[in-house]
Amino acid sequence: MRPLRDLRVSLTDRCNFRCRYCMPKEVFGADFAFLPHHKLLTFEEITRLTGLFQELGVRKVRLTGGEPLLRKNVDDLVRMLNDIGVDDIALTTNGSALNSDLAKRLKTAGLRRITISLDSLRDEVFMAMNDVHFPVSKVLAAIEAAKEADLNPVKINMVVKKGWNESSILEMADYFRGSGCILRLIEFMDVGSTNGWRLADVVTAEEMVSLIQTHWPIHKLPPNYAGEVALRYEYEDGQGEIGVIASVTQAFCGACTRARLSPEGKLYTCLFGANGLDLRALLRSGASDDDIRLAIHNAWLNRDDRYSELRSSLTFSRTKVEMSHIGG
Ligand SMILES: Nc1nc2c(ncn2[C@@H]2O[C@H](COP(=O)(O)OP(=O)(O)OP(=O)(O)O)[C@@H](O)[C@H]2O)c(=O)[nH]1
Ligand SMILES: C[S@@+](CC[C@H](N)C(=O)[O-])C[C@H]1O[C@@H](n2cnc3c(N)ncnc32)[C@H](O)[C@@H]1O
Ligand code: SF4
Ligand code: SF4
Repeated sequence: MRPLRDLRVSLTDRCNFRCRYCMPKEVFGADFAFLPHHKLLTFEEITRLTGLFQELGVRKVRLTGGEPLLRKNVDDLVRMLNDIGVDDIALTTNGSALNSDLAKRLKTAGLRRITISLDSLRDEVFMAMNDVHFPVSKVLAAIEAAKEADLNPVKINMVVKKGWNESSILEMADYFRGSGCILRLIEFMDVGSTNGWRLADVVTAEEMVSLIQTHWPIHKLPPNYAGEVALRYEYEDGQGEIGVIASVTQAFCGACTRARLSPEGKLYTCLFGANGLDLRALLRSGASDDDIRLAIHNAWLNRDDRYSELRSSLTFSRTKVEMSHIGG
């Protein structure tokens, strides 16, 4: 059995962006039925569940979404998780709501690390991808705010989709080299069932690494921990680190230690799952800690997920939970 180490908590299924590869407008339009507030886990419920996950081995919690910073007072949740002794609290955000004040509050509350998504330094490319005309400059300001609040090293997630932003890879690498930030180039994935994924739209990690190599020599670094998602590389001229996430072409299911909690409290044991175990029903029916811990333990024990390893023309057309619902 792969150990349970990493819990990803999606705080909301809502987002103010409509990234083409995640929440296409045609599907997530004005009439899309997002979860009503009373169905979301409260911060107290998330904290209670996290405590039980910790007892089962979890050491790292990543807050994600949708856009997690659309939830009010996320720093309160970070503080509550810190108070129950979570070693490593991280957050993934599109940066749109992250200003200096919030970055400092999150840091003071106990946030250790932050990942900010940015797909290009060119407004025309980035705006076409986020599909809500959100400008690059505001995300760059959020990155600076995170650095100033000492949420370092800030990681930058760039999803690369063929025909959209592969021409931005070198500019992004150049901008973030030597900045203290770690850029991660992500292969476009077939998450959910609505993003129109095609293998032909994937720029492979191998292609991205070769492109970087032709401009700045890099060599591989060992993983920071067993089962790390990103493959790490270091610039040979001392300008820091860059990573690639090759979930399509070099699946890493064999070392997958990640459980995911949806905003309404369902436990998914894979990013590509179709159904989750309803922990909110247990919580709200008065189940004891022992009962809930056992339910989580059993779900993990029975897990045989290895979606990325099995990916094929048959699997990618299956119905799966949306990335904006379960979190990245
Ligand atoms: N297929 C697959 N992709 C994943 C998984 N976990 C993360 N990813 C992808 O990798 C991206 C980066 O993950 P992040 O959430 O930034 O975090 P991370 O690399 O796990 O973070 P740290 O190593 O803790 O810094 C996600 O947005 C997903 O696109 C996984 O379990 N399976
Ligand atoms: C679902 S988002 C949630 C957090 C936040 N809204 C953000 O964008 O950072 C988490 C990560 O998933 C990545 N992502 C979304 N759709 C993806 C896809 N189809 N393939 C690969 N990564 C994807 C995003 O780029 C982001 O870095
Ligand atoms: S990737 Fe993040 S910012 Fe973009 S639509 Fe999905 S949840 Fe929103
Ligand atoms: S595809 Fe599923 S099992 Fe494989 S690494 Fe991702 S979350 Fe883990």
